[in-house]
Amino acid sequence: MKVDGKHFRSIWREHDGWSIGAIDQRRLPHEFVVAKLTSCEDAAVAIRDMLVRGAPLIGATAAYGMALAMREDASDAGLKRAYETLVVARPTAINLKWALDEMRMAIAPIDPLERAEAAYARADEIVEQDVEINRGIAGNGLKLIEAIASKKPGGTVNVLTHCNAGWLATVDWGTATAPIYLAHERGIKIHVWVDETRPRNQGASLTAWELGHHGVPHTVIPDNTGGHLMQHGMVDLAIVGTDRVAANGDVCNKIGTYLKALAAHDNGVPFYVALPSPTIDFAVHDGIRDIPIEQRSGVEVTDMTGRTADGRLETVRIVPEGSPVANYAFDVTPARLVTGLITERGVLKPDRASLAAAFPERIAAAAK
Ligand SMILES: CSC[C@@H](O)[C@@H](O)C(=O)COP(=O)(O)O
Repeated sequence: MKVDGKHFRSIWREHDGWSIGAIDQRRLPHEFVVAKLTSCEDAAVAIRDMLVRGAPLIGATAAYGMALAMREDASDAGLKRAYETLVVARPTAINLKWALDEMRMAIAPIDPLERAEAAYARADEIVEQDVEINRGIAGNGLKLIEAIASKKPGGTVNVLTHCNAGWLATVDWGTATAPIYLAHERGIKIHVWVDETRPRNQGASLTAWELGHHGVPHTVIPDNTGGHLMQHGMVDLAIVGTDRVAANGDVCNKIGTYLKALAAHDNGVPFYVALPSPTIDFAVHDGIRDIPIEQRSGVEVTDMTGRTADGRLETVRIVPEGSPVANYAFDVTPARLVTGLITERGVLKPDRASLAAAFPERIAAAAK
């Protein structure tokens, strides 16, 4: 999508043909900085330190991390080491393991001398596939937005979103934002309520930034505001992304998503989750019980970084010294609170039968 009118993706192969460029998301919205990844370790650190983040982009970065690893050591031991280094970089988004399994399947059977080239080729495919999938999500989600727009002629469709499930969280387009960008492109009047998304503020820092660069009207709100807006008819639908969807349709996403789903349910606001099929984990049958929830450093809760009036970036502490903090990065929304799953193969009911019918090849792969 666009940054200052110029098209960008969140990750790409550099002109040298082998190193990987990625937007350093830790620096946004204050600075636009491109980082260069030149080793498997660089890719693992980029994922762990959230230079890149968002489930599909974590998967894409891991795929390129594997390709970088094959330049360093393409032996069976090198392949195993790279897989094991990358797969533990973050625990919740299943796209990480999905991408690494895809990479391993593509390169393990072939001669080590040919593995680096094959790894780059498969990683490029994963990246292109992400963009295509998100285009599919855009088209399927657009129909929902059009249906609402047709019921309020001349009015604005108000969408609430949480965290950043935008193009920065994927390779391009985003998941939750894909239908929004397409609706905007088609001339539908659309406005996005952007949850700030404490503690790392992915909504305020990233979603607002990318919507702004793309000219989509939006308003950043403190995380606690959504319920009030829904009670007053100011939200037509919610669309969020996800880091992992269990086989039963339970949805894991950024902490606070569950509370928004509860508020939406109480107010009759449709609550949709947009996801690419690699985010479905058919091996997990009960999302609340079995999806691992990442706990991150308390510093993300105690400290905040921003730009001062005189232009400096400064970090300040907002919690009393000595107060313990907790930082659960994700929560799980039970399927019963989800109106529908917007996928590249249509809008599905959040249940086992619908997911299995839409993605039978993934069930077969999970059973292996
Ligand atoms: C298309 S991205 C979906 C999710 O990955 C996104 O909403 C989210 O929770 C990201 O969390 P993050 O901790 O920033 O990686």
